[in-house]
Formats: sequence, structure tokens, C-alpha cells
Amino acid sequence: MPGPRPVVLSGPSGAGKSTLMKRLMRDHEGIFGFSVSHTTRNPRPGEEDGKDYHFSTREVMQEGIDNGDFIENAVFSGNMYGTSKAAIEDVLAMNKICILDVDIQGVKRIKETDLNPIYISIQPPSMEILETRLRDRQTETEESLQKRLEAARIDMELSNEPGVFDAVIINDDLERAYEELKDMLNDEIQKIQEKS
Ligand SMILES: Nc1nc2c(ncn2[C@@H]2O[C@H](COP(=O)(O)OP(=O)(O)O)[C@@H](O)[C@H]2O)c(=O)[nH]1
Ligand SMILES: Nc1ncnc2c1ncn2[C@@H]1O[C@H](COP(=O)(O)OP(=O)(O)O)[C@@H](O)[C@H]1O
Repeated sequence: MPGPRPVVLSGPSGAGKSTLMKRLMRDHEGIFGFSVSHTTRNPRPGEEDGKDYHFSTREVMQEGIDNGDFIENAVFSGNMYGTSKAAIEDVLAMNKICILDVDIQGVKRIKETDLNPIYISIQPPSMEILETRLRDRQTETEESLQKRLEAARIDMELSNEPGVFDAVIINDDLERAYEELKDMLNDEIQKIQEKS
């Protein structure tokens, strides 16, 4: 019997993906598992290696990519990011709903695989609000902030193309966005709750 469908969360940096995902995982203990990506970017204060990301070097990541260990990889804001096969298999083996947080390039690559996830885009209400949220988060240099805003413009355009996402959620009011996200995932959540 096939396991629960994975969920791909995408959308601009600063749109609120991590905030919504962390809440979803906290409110549904044992239901979701995060696909821990690899990245070459530096850890932020509070981020844990192996939990938020596998923080890696270019050389090590490239070797893994060349070995065929990744289902997709991309360069975002000058750093490498990628989803290893093991990251997904670890979660699926526990029969949990696997959540992937990937950029729009990752979405396109994953569509070429047989993963068959639910695709959800989290979007900010406007570019201005996105910029304010990113600045207030205080994680970026001016340079990386500008790169993220540039990527956000591209993301916002591509995400509105029909057929790319199963749902586009505007994260204006956090409570309402969270309810919309839960509604999208209700069937999969119930499937797991019925089994346990
Ligand atoms: N393609 C791809 N994108 C990823 C992966 N992991 C994270 N990302 C994306 O990389 C971008 C930057 O992530 P991050 O540096 O954590 O910054 P944040 O999104 O602003 O918190 C985001 O759009 C993520 O969705 C991955 O494994 N593959
Ligand atoms: N609905 C919202 N209203 C106001 N601030 C928000 C909302 N959603 C998220 N934020 C804040 O915006 C910032 C970016 O959110 P985050 O979850 O880190 O985005 P992402 O993971 O998509 O990069 C964080 O500081 C977060 O606390």
C-alpha cells in the first residue's frame, strides 16, 4: 500500500514557509517528517546541523550530486541547495508525511520524478511586506536580501502559471494561512491518524 503523499512547500524566501511548517509539525506530533536538505550556506544562529539543514561544503555536495545521491539540486542566492534521496527515504520509512521546503527550481525538478507530492506555494501579500519581513528577520546581509528579493519576483511570476501548484496560499494573516494549509493536508493527516 502506498504511504502518505509528500508535501512540497515553496514560495519566496521570507514568505513564511518555515513558520507555517514548524507550527504544522508542532500541532501534529509524529505525523510529519521534514526532508532535511543539504546546503552550502552558513548556519544562522539557532540552526542545527542535521535538523534544519545538512550544512555542507561545495566539494562534498558536488560529490554527492555526481554520485546520484540527490533527487534535485539548485543554486539559490549564490549557495547550493539539494534534496538527497536519503532525506526523503528516512521520512517515508517512518510512514510520515514528508515535507520538503524547496525553491521553484526544485519544484520543477521534483515534477520530473515519481515522488507525486502535493505542491503548495506560500506567497507574501506584496513585495513590500516581503521585504519588511525579511529585514525584520535579521538573518540576511544587504546583498543576500537583494538576491532573495530578485528571486522572489521570479518566483511570484512562475507560481501563478496554471498547473504548477495545487494551491497558492497568501500568507497575510498567519492564522488564516495556517488554516488554509491544514485544510489542504487534512485528507493525508487523517489517513495517518486512522492507521495509528
Ligand atoms: N531546490 C531546493 N531549494 C531548497 C532546498 N532547501 C531549501 N531550499 C530553498 O532555498 C531557499 C533559501 O533557503 P534558506 O537559505 O533557508 O532561506 P529562507 O528560505 O529565507 O529561510 C528557499 O527558497 C528554500 O525553499 C533544497 O533542498 N532544494
Ligand atoms: N503572517 C505573517 N505575518 C507577519 N510576519 C510573518 C508572517 N508569517 C511569517 N512571518 C515572519 O516573517 C519572517 C519570514 O518567515 P519565514 O517563516 O522565516 O519564511 P521562509 O521560511 O519562507 O523564508 C519571519 O521573521 C516570520 O516570523
